[in-house]
Amino acid sequence: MIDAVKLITLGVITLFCAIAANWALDLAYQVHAIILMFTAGGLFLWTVRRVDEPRPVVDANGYMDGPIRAGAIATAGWGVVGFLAGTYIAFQLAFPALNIEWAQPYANFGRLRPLHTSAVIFAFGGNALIMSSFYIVQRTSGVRLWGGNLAWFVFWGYNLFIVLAATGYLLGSTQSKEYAEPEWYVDIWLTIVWVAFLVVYLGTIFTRREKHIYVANWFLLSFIVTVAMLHIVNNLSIPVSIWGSKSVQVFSGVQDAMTQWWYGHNAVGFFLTAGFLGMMYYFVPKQAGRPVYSYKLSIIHFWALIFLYIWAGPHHLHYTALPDWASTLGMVFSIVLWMPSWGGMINGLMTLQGGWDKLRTDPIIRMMVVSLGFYGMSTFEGPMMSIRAVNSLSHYTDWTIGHVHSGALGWNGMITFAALYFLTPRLWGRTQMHSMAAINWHFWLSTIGIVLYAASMWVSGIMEGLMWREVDDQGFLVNSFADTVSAKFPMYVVRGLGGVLYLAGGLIMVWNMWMTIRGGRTVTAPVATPAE
Ligand code: HEM
Ligand code: HEM
Ligand SMILES: [Cu+2]
Repeated sequence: MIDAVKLITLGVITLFCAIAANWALDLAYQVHAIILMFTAGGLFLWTVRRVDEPRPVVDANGYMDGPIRAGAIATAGWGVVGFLAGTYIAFQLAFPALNIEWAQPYANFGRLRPLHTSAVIFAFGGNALIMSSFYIVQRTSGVRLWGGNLAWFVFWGYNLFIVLAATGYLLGSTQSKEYAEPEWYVDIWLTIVWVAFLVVYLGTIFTRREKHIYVANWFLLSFIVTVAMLHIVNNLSIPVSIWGSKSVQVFSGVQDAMTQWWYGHNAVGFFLTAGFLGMMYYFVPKQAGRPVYSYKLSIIHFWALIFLYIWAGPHHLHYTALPDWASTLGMVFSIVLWMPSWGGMINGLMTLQGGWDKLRTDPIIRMMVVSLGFYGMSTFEGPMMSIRAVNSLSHYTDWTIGHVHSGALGWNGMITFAALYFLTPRLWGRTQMHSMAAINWHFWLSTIGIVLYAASMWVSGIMEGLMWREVDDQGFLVNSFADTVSAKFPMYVVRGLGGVLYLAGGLIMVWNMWMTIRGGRTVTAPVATPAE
Protein backbone atom coordinates (compact mmCIF):
# COMPACT_ATOMS: atom_id res chain seq x y z
CA MET A 1 0.00 0.00 0.00
CA ILE A 2 2.66 2.46 1.11
CA ASP A 3 4.69 1.51 -1.98
CA ALA A 4 1.73 2.25 -4.22
CA VAL A 5 1.29 5.69 -2.69
CA LYS A 6 5.03 6.34 -3.12
CA LEU A 7 4.96 5.24 -6.75
CA ILE A 8 1.96 7.37 -7.61
CA THR A 9 3.50 10.41 -5.91
CA LEU A 10 6.85 9.96 -7.64
CA GLY A 11 5.16 9.41 -10.99
CA VAL A 12 3.10 12.58 -10.65
CA ILE A 13 6.17 14.59 -9.61
CA THR A 14 8.18 13.28 -12.56
CA LEU A 15 5.41 14.20 -14.96
CA PHE A 16 4.91 17.64 -13.42
CA CYS A 17 8.65 18.36 -13.61
CA ALA A 18 8.74 17.35 -17.27
CA ILE A 19 5.93 19.82 -18.00
CA ALA A 20 7.65 22.47 -15.85
CA ALA A 21 10.94 21.99 -17.73
CA ASN A 22 9.07 22.58 -20.97
CA TRP A 23 7.21 25.71 -19.81
CA ALA A 24 10.11 27.18 -17.79
CA LEU A 25 10.51 30.96 -17.95
CA ASP A 26 14.15 31.06 -16.85
CA LEU A 27 17.26 28.91 -16.97
CA ALA A 28 17.60 28.18 -13.22
CA TYR A 29 13.99 26.98 -13.05
CA GLN A 30 14.45 24.82 -16.13
CA VAL A 31 17.64 23.18 -14.87
CA HIS A 32 15.98 22.55 -11.49
CA ALA A 33 12.94 21.02 -13.14
CA ILE A 34 15.22 18.67 -15.07
CA ILE A 35 17.22 17.74 -11.94
CA LEU A 36 13.99 17.03 -10.05
CA MET A 37 12.53 15.09 -12.98
CA PHE A 38 15.55 12.76 -13.05
CA THR A 39 15.61 12.45 -9.25
CA ALA A 40 11.92 11.58 -8.97
CA GLY A 41 12.05 9.33 -12.05
CA GLY A 42 15.12 7.52 -10.72
CA LEU A 43 13.46 7.04 -7.35
CA PHE A 44 10.37 5.68 -9.12
CA LEU A 45 12.41 2.98 -10.85
CA TRP A 46 14.32 2.20 -7.67
CA THR A 47 11.07 1.84 -5.71
CA VAL A 48 9.47 -0.36 -8.37
CA ARG A 49 12.40 -2.78 -8.15
CA ARG A 50 12.13 -3.04 -4.37
CA VAL A 51 8.38 -3.44 -3.93
CA ASP A 52 7.56 -5.92 -1.14
CA GLU A 53 11.19 -6.58 -0.24
CA PRO A 54 12.07 -6.65 3.46
CA ARG A 55 14.10 -3.63 4.50
CA PRO A 56 16.32 -3.92 7.52
CA VAL A 57 17.08 -0.44 8.79
CA VAL A 58 18.86 -1.07 12.04
CA ASP A 59 22.49 -1.77 12.85
CA ALA A 60 23.65 -4.71 14.95
CA ASN A 61 23.91 -2.39 17.94
CA GLY A 62 20.19 -1.64 17.85
CA TYR A 63 20.53 1.91 16.57
CA MET A 64 19.87 3.31 13.11
CA ASP A 65 23.27 4.63 12.12
CA GLY A 66 23.08 4.51 8.30
CA PRO A 67 21.95 8.12 7.80
CA ILE A 68 24.55 9.22 10.37
CA ARG A 69 27.36 7.54 8.42
CA ALA A 70 26.12 9.19 5.23
CA GLY A 71 25.84 12.49 7.10
CA ALA A 72 29.42 12.29 8.36
CA ILE A 73 30.71 11.76 4.82
CA ALA A 74 28.52 14.59 3.50
CA THR A 75 29.74 16.92 6.24
CA ALA A 76 33.39 16.35 5.39
CA GLY A 77 32.79 16.49 1.63
CA TRP A 78 30.74 19.69 1.69
CA GLY A 79 33.23 21.19 4.14
CA VAL A 80 36.02 20.88 1.59
CA VAL A 81 33.80 22.31 -1.17
CA GLY A 82 32.85 25.27 1.03
CA PHE A 83 36.41 25.99 2.16
CA LEU A 84 37.59 25.79 -1.45
CA ALA A 85 34.92 28.27 -2.54
CA GLY A 86 35.85 30.54 0.41
CA THR A 87 39.53 30.46 -0.49
CA TYR A 88 38.74 31.16 -4.12
CA ILE A 89 36.54 34.19 -3.41
CA ALA A 90 39.15 35.43 -0.93
CA PHE A 91 41.68 35.48 -3.76
CA GLN A 92 39.11 37.01 -6.11
CA LEU A 93 38.94 39.99 -3.77
CA ALA A 94 42.74 40.29 -3.83
CA PHE A 95 43.14 39.55 -7.56
CA PRO A 96 40.00 40.58 -9.49
CA ALA A 97 41.36 38.87 -12.63
CA LEU A 98 40.23 35.62 -11.01
CA ASN A 99 36.72 36.61 -12.09
CA ILE A 100 37.69 34.75 -15.25
CA GLU A 101 36.26 36.26 -18.42
CA TRP A 102 35.04 33.07 -20.15
CA ALA A 103 33.31 31.86 -16.98
CA GLN A 104 31.03 34.89 -16.76
CA PRO A 105 28.48 35.41 -15.43
CA TYR A 106 28.48 32.06 -13.60
CA ALA A 107 31.72 32.26 -11.64
CA ASN A 108 31.89 35.91 -10.64
CA PHE A 109 32.33 36.91 -6.99
CA GLY A 110 28.66 37.88 -6.67
CA ARG A 111 27.47 34.35 -7.48
CA LEU A 112 30.26 32.43 -5.79
CA ARG A 113 29.89 34.28 -2.48
CA PRO A 114 26.43 32.91 -1.62
CA LEU A 115 27.67 29.55 -2.92
CA HIS A 116 30.38 29.75 -0.26
CA THR A 117 28.13 30.90 2.60
CA SER A 118 25.50 28.26 1.87
CA ALA A 119 28.08 25.52 1.35
CA VAL A 120 29.73 26.16 4.71
CA ILE A 121 26.70 27.07 6.82
CA PHE A 122 23.97 24.88 5.39
CA ALA A 123 25.82 22.04 3.66
CA PHE A 124 28.78 21.59 6.04
CA GLY A 125 27.14 22.93 9.23
CA GLY A 126 23.65 21.61 8.45
CA ASN A 127 24.80 18.07 7.69
CA ALA A 128 26.96 18.16 10.83
CA LEU A 129 23.94 19.19 12.90
CA ILE A 130 21.54 16.68 11.37
CA MET A 131 23.88 13.71 11.65
CA SER A 132 25.07 14.51 15.16
CA SER A 133 21.55 15.20 16.42
CA PHE A 134 20.50 11.78 15.07
CA TYR A 135 23.45 10.22 16.87
CA ILE A 136 22.91 12.09 20.14
CA VAL A 137 19.15 11.65 20.37
CA GLN A 138 19.46 7.87 19.97
CA ARG A 139 22.24 7.49 22.51
CA THR A 140 20.71 9.74 25.15
CA SER A 141 17.22 8.27 24.71
CA GLY A 142 18.30 4.63 24.54
CA VAL A 143 16.12 3.93 21.48
CA ARG A 144 16.61 3.91 17.74
CA LEU A 145 15.41 6.72 15.49
CA TRP A 146 11.65 6.89 15.21
CA GLY A 147 9.95 6.67 11.83
CA GLY A 148 12.07 4.05 10.05
CA ASN A 149 13.32 5.33 6.73
CA LEU A 150 12.08 8.87 7.38
CA ALA A 151 15.61 9.66 8.64
CA TRP A 152 16.93 8.71 5.16
CA PHE A 153 14.38 11.05 3.63
CA VAL A 154 15.71 13.83 5.84
CA PHE A 155 19.30 13.16 4.78
CA TRP A 156 18.66 12.91 1.03
CA GLY A 157 15.99 15.60 1.02
CA TYR A 158 18.26 18.05 2.78
CA ASN A 159 21.14 17.37 0.42
CA LEU A 160 18.84 17.76 -2.57
CA PHE A 161 17.95 21.17 -1.16
CA ILE A 162 21.68 22.01 -1.07
CA VAL A 163 22.15 20.97 -4.69
CA LEU A 164 19.16 23.09 -5.79
CA ALA A 165 20.42 26.08 -3.80
CA ALA A 166 23.98 25.85 -5.13
CA THR A 167 23.07 25.35 -8.79
CA GLY A 168 20.48 28.11 -8.46
CA TYR A 169 23.10 30.66 -7.35
CA LEU A 170 25.44 29.81 -10.21
CA LEU A 171 22.58 30.21 -12.68
CA GLY A 172 21.59 33.56 -11.20
CA SER A 173 18.47 32.66 -9.24
CA THR A 174 18.26 34.46 -5.89
CA GLN A 175 15.72 36.33 -3.79
CA SER A 176 18.56 38.54 -2.50
CA LYS A 177 18.12 37.78 1.20
CA GLU A 178 21.43 36.94 2.86
CA TYR A 179 21.61 33.30 4.04
CA ALA A 180 18.11 32.81 2.58
CA GLU A 181 18.89 33.25 -1.12
CA PRO A 182 17.02 30.25 -2.58
CA GLU A 183 13.78 30.98 -4.38
CA TRP A 184 10.25 29.97 -3.37
CA TYR A 185 10.03 26.36 -4.59
CA VAL A 186 13.38 25.48 -3.00
CA ASP A 187 12.11 27.05 0.25
CA ILE A 188 8.95 24.96 0.12
CA TRP A 189 11.01 21.82 -0.35
CA LEU A 190 13.21 22.70 2.64
CA THR A 191 10.10 23.25 4.77
CA ILE A 192 8.87 19.74 3.99
CA VAL A 193 12.27 18.22 4.81
CA TRP A 194 12.57 20.23 8.01
CA VAL A 195 9.16 19.11 9.27
CA ALA A 196 10.25 15.50 8.65
CA PHE A 197 13.41 16.22 10.65
CA LEU A 198 11.32 17.56 13.54
CA VAL A 199 9.02 14.52 13.38
CA VAL A 200 11.93 12.04 13.50
CA TYR A 201 13.53 13.92 16.36
CA LEU A 202 10.38 14.37 18.44
CA GLY A 203 9.23 10.83 17.73
CA THR A 204 12.51 9.53 19.12
CA ILE A 205 12.26 11.74 22.20
CA PHE A 206 8.65 10.63 22.81
CA THR A 207 9.51 6.94 22.59
CA ARG A 208 12.64 7.24 24.76
CA ARG A 209 13.43 4.67 27.42
CA GLU A 210 15.40 7.11 29.54
CA LYS A 211 13.19 9.26 31.79
CA HIS A 212 15.41 12.31 31.66
CA ILE A 213 15.91 14.43 28.51
CA TYR A 214 19.61 15.25 28.42
CA VAL A 215 20.43 18.96 27.96
CA ALA A 216 22.01 18.48 24.50
CA ASN A 217 18.52 17.57 23.27
CA TRP A 218 17.09 20.81 24.62
CA PHE A 219 19.53 22.80 22.53
CA LEU A 220 19.00 20.66 19.45
CA LEU A 221 15.23 20.82 19.71
CA SER A 222 15.27 24.61 20.12
CA PHE A 223 17.45 24.74 16.99
CA ILE A 224 15.04 22.64 14.93
CA VAL A 225 11.89 24.45 16.07
CA THR A 226 13.26 27.99 15.80
CA VAL A 227 14.87 27.48 12.40
CA ALA A 228 11.49 26.27 11.10
CA MET A 229 9.82 29.45 12.37
CA LEU A 230 12.55 31.75 11.01
CA HIS A 231 12.61 30.05 7.63
CA ILE A 232 8.86 30.25 7.08
CA VAL A 233 8.41 33.90 8.12
CA ASN A 234 11.48 35.25 6.31
CA ASN A 235 10.57 33.47 3.09
CA LEU A 236 6.95 34.61 2.82
CA SER A 237 6.75 35.53 -0.84
CA ILE A 238 4.48 35.22 -3.84
CA PRO A 239 5.83 33.63 -7.04
CA VAL A 240 5.40 35.67 -10.19
CA SER A 241 4.50 32.47 -12.04
CA ILE A 242 4.55 28.81 -11.07
CA TRP A 243 6.70 28.23 -14.18
CA GLY A 244 9.48 30.61 -13.10
CA SER A 245 11.83 31.08 -10.19
CA LYS A 246 11.16 34.77 -9.53
CA SER A 247 9.03 35.74 -6.52
CA VAL A 248 8.05 38.94 -4.71
CA GLN A 249 8.46 39.40 -0.98
CA VAL A 250 5.36 39.95 1.12
CA PHE A 251 7.08 42.54 3.32
CA SER A 252 8.67 45.67 1.93
CA GLY A 253 10.99 48.48 3.00
CA VAL A 254 12.12 48.59 6.60
CA GLN A 255 9.73 45.80 7.63
CA ASP A 256 11.42 43.53 5.12
CA ALA A 257 14.87 44.56 6.40
CA MET A 258 13.88 43.89 9.99
CA THR A 259 12.37 40.51 9.12
CA GLN A 260 15.53 39.64 7.21
CA TRP A 261 17.83 40.46 10.15
CA TRP A 262 15.52 38.92 12.70
CA TYR A 263 16.07 35.82 10.56
CA GLY A 264 19.79 36.42 9.91
CA HIS A 265 20.73 37.04 13.49
CA ASN A 266 18.75 34.10 14.79
CA ALA A 267 20.25 31.88 12.12
CA VAL A 268 23.49 32.66 13.96
CA GLY A 269 21.75 32.18 17.32
CA PHE A 270 19.95 28.94 16.66
CA PHE A 271 21.74 27.31 13.72
CA LEU A 272 25.36 28.27 14.44
CA THR A 273 25.00 28.54 18.22
CA ALA A 274 22.18 26.55 19.88
CA GLY A 275 22.59 23.57 17.55
CA PHE A 276 26.36 23.51 17.94
CA LEU A 277 26.01 23.90 21.72
CA GLY A 278 23.92 20.73 21.58
CA MET A 279 26.87 19.01 19.88
CA MET A 280 29.25 20.51 22.43
CA TYR A 281 27.19 19.25 25.38
CA TYR A 282 27.41 15.69 24.12
CA PHE A 283 30.85 15.34 22.54
CA VAL A 284 32.94 17.33 25.04
CA PRO A 285 31.93 15.29 28.13
CA LYS A 286 32.21 12.09 26.05
CA GLN A 287 35.69 12.78 24.76
CA ALA A 288 36.88 14.08 28.14
CA GLY A 289 35.33 11.13 29.95
CA ARG A 290 33.81 13.41 32.59
CA PRO A 291 30.30 14.68 33.34
CA VAL A 292 29.20 18.20 32.42
CA TYR A 293 30.72 20.69 34.87
CA SER A 294 27.41 22.19 36.01
CA TYR A 295 24.06 20.81 34.90
CA LYS A 296 22.30 23.70 36.60
CA LEU A 297 24.33 26.23 34.63
CA SER A 298 23.47 24.44 31.39
CA ILE A 299 19.73 24.80 32.07
CA ILE A 300 19.98 28.45 33.16
CA HIS A 301 22.08 29.53 30.20
CA PHE A 302 19.84 27.59 27.83
CA TRP A 303 16.73 29.58 28.81
CA ALA A 304 18.64 32.87 28.98
CA LEU A 305 20.19 32.26 25.56
CA ILE A 306 16.99 31.46 23.70
CA PHE A 307 15.07 34.29 25.37
CA LEU A 308 17.72 36.93 24.61
CA TYR A 309 18.84 35.95 21.10
CA ILE A 310 15.44 36.54 19.54
CA TRP A 311 15.53 40.30 20.34
CA ALA A 312 19.07 41.13 19.25
CA GLY A 313 18.55 41.21 15.43
CA PRO A 314 18.32 45.03 15.08
CA HIS A 315 22.09 45.31 15.79
CA HIS A 316 22.48 44.52 12.08
CA LEU A 317 20.54 47.66 11.18
CA HIS A 318 22.08 50.45 13.26
CA TYR A 319 21.89 53.90 11.59
CA THR A 320 19.27 52.83 9.05
CA ALA A 321 15.59 53.69 8.57
CA LEU A 322 14.87 51.46 11.58
CA PRO A 323 13.44 53.46 14.52
CA ASP A 324 15.98 54.34 17.22
CA TRP A 325 14.12 52.44 19.91
CA ALA A 326 14.38 49.21 17.94
CA SER A 327 18.09 49.72 17.36
CA THR A 328 18.62 50.42 21.09
CA LEU A 329 16.59 47.34 21.99
CA GLY A 330 18.83 45.20 19.77
CA MET A 331 21.94 46.71 21.30
CA VAL A 332 20.82 46.17 24.91
CA PHE A 333 19.80 42.56 24.35
CA SER A 334 23.09 41.89 22.55
CA ILE A 335 25.12 43.14 25.47
CA VAL A 336 23.13 41.05 27.95
CA LEU A 337 23.64 38.09 25.62
CA TRP A 338 27.31 38.08 26.47
CA MET A 339 26.57 36.38 29.80
CA PRO A 340 24.63 33.27 28.74
CA SER A 341 27.11 32.85 25.88
CA TRP A 342 29.98 32.73 28.28
CA GLY A 343 27.91 30.43 30.50
CA GLY A 344 28.16 27.86 27.71
CA MET A 345 31.85 28.42 27.16
CA ILE A 346 32.66 28.16 30.86
CA ASN A 347 30.56 25.04 31.25
CA GLY A 348 32.37 23.40 28.34
CA LEU A 349 35.85 24.38 29.44
CA MET A 350 35.29 23.51 33.10
CA THR A 351 34.13 20.04 32.08
CA LEU A 352 37.82 19.42 31.46
CA GLN A 353 38.65 20.34 35.05
CA GLY A 354 40.95 17.72 36.51
CA GLY A 355 41.69 16.40 33.02
CA TRP A 356 43.75 19.23 31.60
CA ASP A 357 46.68 16.89 30.96
CA LYS A 358 44.61 15.48 28.07
CA LEU A 359 45.31 18.73 26.28
CA ARG A 360 48.84 17.55 25.67
CA THR A 361 48.00 14.04 24.59
CA ASP A 362 44.65 14.28 22.83
CA PRO A 363 44.41 16.49 19.71
CA ILE A 364 40.62 16.04 19.66
CA ILE A 365 40.28 17.63 23.12
CA ARG A 366 42.59 20.38 21.92
CA MET A 367 40.24 21.10 19.02
CA MET A 368 37.34 21.30 21.43
CA VAL A 369 39.18 23.74 23.66
CA VAL A 370 40.13 26.00 20.74
CA SER A 371 36.55 25.81 19.54
CA LEU A 372 35.20 26.94 22.91
CA GLY A 373 37.88 29.62 23.08
CA PHE A 374 36.75 31.07 19.75
CA TYR A 375 33.13 30.78 20.81
CA GLY A 376 33.97 32.87 23.85
CA MET A 377 35.93 35.34 21.78
CA SER A 378 33.31 35.93 19.11
CA THR A 379 30.53 36.23 21.69
CA PHE A 380 32.55 38.94 23.41
CA GLU A 381 33.33 40.70 20.14
CA GLY A 382 29.68 40.54 18.98
CA PRO A 383 28.18 42.37 21.97
CA MET A 384 30.92 44.97 21.63
CA MET A 385 30.18 45.47 17.92
CA SER A 386 26.49 45.87 18.79
CA ILE A 387 27.22 49.08 20.67
CA ARG A 388 26.16 51.83 18.27
CA ALA A 389 29.34 53.85 18.66
CA VAL A 390 31.53 50.81 17.91
CA ASN A 391 29.25 49.71 15.07
CA SER A 392 29.63 53.10 13.39
CA LEU A 393 33.27 52.14 12.91
CA SER A 394 32.93 48.40 12.25
CA HIS A 395 29.83 48.24 10.05
CA TYR A 396 30.42 47.66 6.30
CA THR A 397 34.09 46.86 7.04
CA ASP A 398 36.15 43.67 7.10
CA TRP A 399 35.93 43.69 10.88
CA THR A 400 32.47 42.10 10.49
CA ILE A 401 33.96 39.49 8.15
CA GLY A 402 36.68 38.73 10.74
CA HIS A 403 34.05 38.40 13.48
CA VAL A 404 32.01 36.02 11.32
CA HIS A 405 34.96 33.77 10.64
CA SER A 406 36.32 33.58 14.17
CA GLY A 407 32.88 32.23 15.06
CA ALA A 408 32.54 30.10 11.95
CA LEU A 409 36.06 28.71 11.49
CA GLY A 410 36.92 28.65 15.17
CA TRP A 411 33.74 27.62 16.94
CA ASN A 412 31.64 25.81 14.30
CA GLY A 413 34.50 24.38 12.27
CA MET A 414 36.62 23.08 15.12
CA ILE A 415 33.77 21.49 17.11
CA THR A 416 32.59 19.79 13.90
CA PHE A 417 36.06 18.40 13.16
CA ALA A 418 36.26 17.10 16.74
CA ALA A 419 32.82 15.48 16.40
CA LEU A 420 33.84 13.82 13.11
CA TYR A 421 37.00 12.44 14.72
CA PHE A 422 34.91 11.16 17.62
CA LEU A 423 32.26 9.59 15.39
CA THR A 424 34.17 8.08 12.46
CA PRO A 425 35.81 5.19 14.38
CA ARG A 426 32.59 4.50 16.31
CA LEU A 427 30.30 4.57 13.28
CA TRP A 428 32.47 2.22 11.24
CA GLY A 429 33.43 -0.06 14.15
CA ARG A 430 37.12 0.84 14.28
CA THR A 431 39.21 1.21 17.42
CA GLN A 432 40.43 4.70 16.57
CA MET A 433 41.22 7.11 13.74
CA HIS A 434 43.76 5.89 11.20
CA SER A 435 46.34 8.55 12.11
CA MET A 436 46.61 10.59 15.29
CA ALA A 437 49.53 12.53 13.82
CA ALA A 438 47.29 13.68 10.97
CA ILE A 439 44.75 15.03 13.48
CA ASN A 440 47.58 16.97 15.07
CA TRP A 441 48.51 18.43 11.67
CA HIS A 442 44.91 19.33 11.03
CA PHE A 443 44.73 21.04 14.40
CA TRP A 444 47.76 23.24 13.77
CA LEU A 445 46.97 24.07 10.14
CA SER A 446 43.44 25.15 10.96
CA THR A 447 44.41 27.06 14.10
CA ILE A 448 47.09 29.03 12.25
CA GLY A 449 44.67 29.52 9.35
CA ILE A 450 42.06 31.05 11.67
CA VAL A 451 44.60 33.34 13.32
CA LEU A 452 45.77 34.62 9.92
CA TYR A 453 42.16 35.16 8.87
CA ALA A 454 41.00 36.97 12.02
CA ALA A 455 44.13 39.08 12.49
CA SER A 456 44.25 40.28 8.88
CA MET A 457 40.56 41.22 8.97
CA TRP A 458 40.91 43.16 12.21
CA VAL A 459 43.72 45.19 10.72
CA SER A 460 42.01 45.70 7.39
CA GLY A 461 38.57 46.41 8.95
CA ILE A 462 39.69 48.96 11.50
CA MET A 463 41.98 50.56 8.94
CA GLU A 464 39.25 51.04 6.36
CA GLY A 465 36.78 52.23 9.02
CA LEU A 466 39.24 54.88 10.14
CA MET A 467 40.13 55.83 6.55
CA TRP A 468 36.45 56.31 5.65
CA ARG A 469 35.91 58.79 8.47
CA GLU A 470 39.20 60.67 8.21
CA VAL A 471 38.62 64.40 7.49
CA ASP A 472 41.10 67.23 6.93
CA ASP A 473 41.07 70.48 8.90
CA GLN A 474 38.52 71.90 6.41
CA GLY A 475 36.16 69.03 7.17
CA PHE A 476 36.60 67.32 3.77
CA LEU A 477 37.02 63.55 3.50
CA VAL A 478 40.67 62.65 2.98
CA ASN A 479 40.35 59.25 1.29
CA SER A 480 38.38 58.04 -1.68
CA PHE A 481 36.76 54.59 -1.55
CA ALA A 482 39.33 53.27 -4.03
CA ASP A 483 42.13 54.33 -1.67
CA THR A 484 40.78 51.98 1.00
CA VAL A 485 40.46 49.15 -1.50
CA SER A 486 44.10 49.33 -2.56
CA ALA A 487 45.27 49.74 1.06
CA LYS A 488 43.61 46.43 1.94
CA PHE A 489 45.48 44.38 -0.68
CA PRO A 490 48.19 42.90 1.60
CA MET A 491 45.62 41.88 4.21
CA TYR A 492 43.54 40.17 1.55
CA VAL A 493 46.52 38.08 0.52
CA VAL A 494 47.16 37.06 4.15
CA ARG A 495 43.49 36.10 4.57
CA GLY A 496 43.68 34.01 1.40
CA LEU A 497 46.73 32.17 2.76
CA GLY A 498 44.83 31.55 6.00
CA GLY A 499 42.14 29.96 3.85
CA VAL A 500 44.70 27.74 2.10
CA LEU A 501 45.91 26.42 5.47
CA TYR A 502 42.36 25.81 6.69
CA LEU A 503 41.50 24.02 3.45
CA ALA A 504 44.69 21.91 3.67
CA GLY A 505 43.64 20.82 7.18
CA GLY A 506 40.22 19.85 5.84
CA LEU A 507 41.78 17.74 3.08
CA ILE A 508 43.96 15.94 5.64
CA MET A 509 40.82 15.15 7.63
CA VAL A 510 39.08 13.72 4.57
CA TRP A 511 42.09 11.50 3.87
CA ASN A 512 42.21 10.38 7.51
CA MET A 513 38.50 9.55 7.53
CA TRP A 514 38.83 7.66 4.26
CA MET A 515 41.72 5.57 5.59
CA THR A 516 39.82 4.86 8.82
CA ILE A 517 36.68 3.78 6.99
CA ARG A 518 38.53 1.68 4.43
CA GLY A 519 40.99 -0.14 6.60
CA GLY A 520 41.65 -0.64 10.27
CA ARG A 521 40.64 -3.37 12.65
CA THR A 522 36.96 -4.04 13.13
CA VAL A 523 35.81 -4.14 16.74
CA THR A 524 32.55 -5.72 17.76
CA ALA A 525 29.94 -3.05 18.27
CA PRO A 526 28.58 -2.75 21.80
CA VAL A 527 25.00 -3.80 22.44
CA ALA A 528 22.69 -0.79 22.84
CA THR A 529 23.34 0.74 26.20
CA PRO A 530 20.65 3.18 27.24
CA ALA A 531 21.60 6.79 27.85
CA GLU A 532 25.28 6.77 27.03
C1 HEM B 1 38.81 28.26 4.06
C2 HEM B 1 38.07 28.91 4.86
C3 HEM B 1 37.28 30.14 4.48
C4 HEM B 1 37.63 31.22 3.72
C5 HEM B 1 38.97 31.51 3.05
C6 HEM B 1 36.49 32.10 3.66
C7 HEM B 1 36.44 33.29 2.93
C8 HEM B 1 35.35 34.12 2.83
C9 HEM B 1 35.28 35.34 2.04
C10 HEM B 1 36.40 35.88 1.18
C11 HEM B 1 34.05 35.89 2.22
C12 HEM B 1 33.52 37.17 1.58
C13 HEM B 1 33.93 38.35 2.38
C14 HEM B 1 33.52 39.67 1.79
O1 HEM B 1 32.48 39.74 1.12
O2 HEM B 1 34.24 40.66 2.00
C15 HEM B 1 33.34 35.05 3.15
C16 HEM B 1 32.07 35.30 3.62
C17 HEM B 1 31.44 34.51 4.57
N1 HEM B 1 31.86 33.28 5.06
FE1 HEM B 1 33.65 32.43 4.73
N2 HEM B 1 35.47 31.56 4.40
C18 HEM B 1 35.91 30.36 4.92
C19 HEM B 1 35.19 29.50 5.72
C20 HEM B 1 33.93 29.75 6.24
C21 HEM B 1 33.21 28.89 7.13
C22 HEM B 1 33.70 27.52 7.64
C23 HEM B 1 32.03 29.52 7.42
C24 HEM B 1 30.86 29.09 8.28
C25 HEM B 1 30.72 27.98 8.96
C26 HEM B 1 32.02 30.77 6.68
C27 HEM B 1 30.98 31.67 6.70
C28 HEM B 1 30.94 32.85 5.98
C29 HEM B 1 29.87 33.82 6.08
C30 HEM B 1 28.65 33.73 7.00
C31 HEM B 1 30.18 34.87 5.20
C32 HEM B 1 29.38 36.15 4.96
C33 HEM B 1 29.86 37.21 5.93
C34 HEM B 1 29.11 38.52 5.91
O3 HEM B 1 28.31 38.77 5.00
O4 HEM B 1 29.30 39.35 6.83
N3 HEM B 1 33.18 30.87 5.98
N4 HEM B 1 34.14 33.96 3.49
C1 HEM C 1 26.64 37.24 21.83
C2 HEM C 1 26.84 36.84 20.63
C3 HEM C 1 26.96 37.69 19.40
C4 HEM C 1 26.57 38.99 19.17
C5 HEM C 1 25.89 39.97 20.14
C6 HEM C 1 26.93 39.30 17.81
C7 HEM C 1 26.77 40.55 17.23
C8 HEM C 1 27.07 40.85 15.93
C9 HEM C 1 27.13 42.17 15.34
C10 HEM C 1 26.90 43.47 16.09
C11 HEM C 1 27.42 42.04 14.03
C12 HEM C 1 27.67 43.15 13.01
C13 HEM C 1 26.46 43.68 12.38
C14 HEM C 1 26.83 44.71 11.34
O1 HEM C 1 27.50 45.69 11.66
O2 HEM C 1 26.44 44.52 10.18
C15 HEM C 1 27.51 40.63 13.77
C16 HEM C 1 27.71 40.08 12.52
C17 HEM C 1 27.72 38.71 12.31
N1 HEM C 1 27.89 37.73 13.25
FE1 HEM C 1 27.81 38.00 15.25
N2 HEM C 1 27.49 38.20 17.22
C18 HEM C 1 27.53 37.20 18.16
C19 HEM C 1 28.04 35.93 17.97
C20 HEM C 1 28.29 35.37 16.74
C21 HEM C 1 28.73 34.02 16.50
C22 HEM C 1 29.06 33.00 17.59
C23 HEM C 1 28.75 33.84 15.16
C24 HEM C 1 29.11 32.63 14.32
C25 HEM C 1 29.15 31.45 14.71
C26 HEM C 1 28.33 35.08 14.55
C27 HEM C 1 28.14 35.30 13.20
C28 HEM C 1 27.89 36.51 12.63
C29 HEM C 1 27.66 36.70 11.22
C30 HEM C 1 27.57 35.59 10.16
C31 HEM C 1 27.57 38.09 11.01
C32 HEM C 1 27.48 38.82 9.66
C33 HEM C 1 26.11 39.07 9.24
C34 HEM C 1 26.12 39.77 7.91
O3 HEM C 1 26.19 41.00 7.86
O4 HEM C 1 26.08 39.06 6.89
N3 HEM C 1 28.09 35.99 15.54
N4 HEM C 1 27.34 39.93 14.94
CU1 LIG D 1 23.48 39.38 14.88
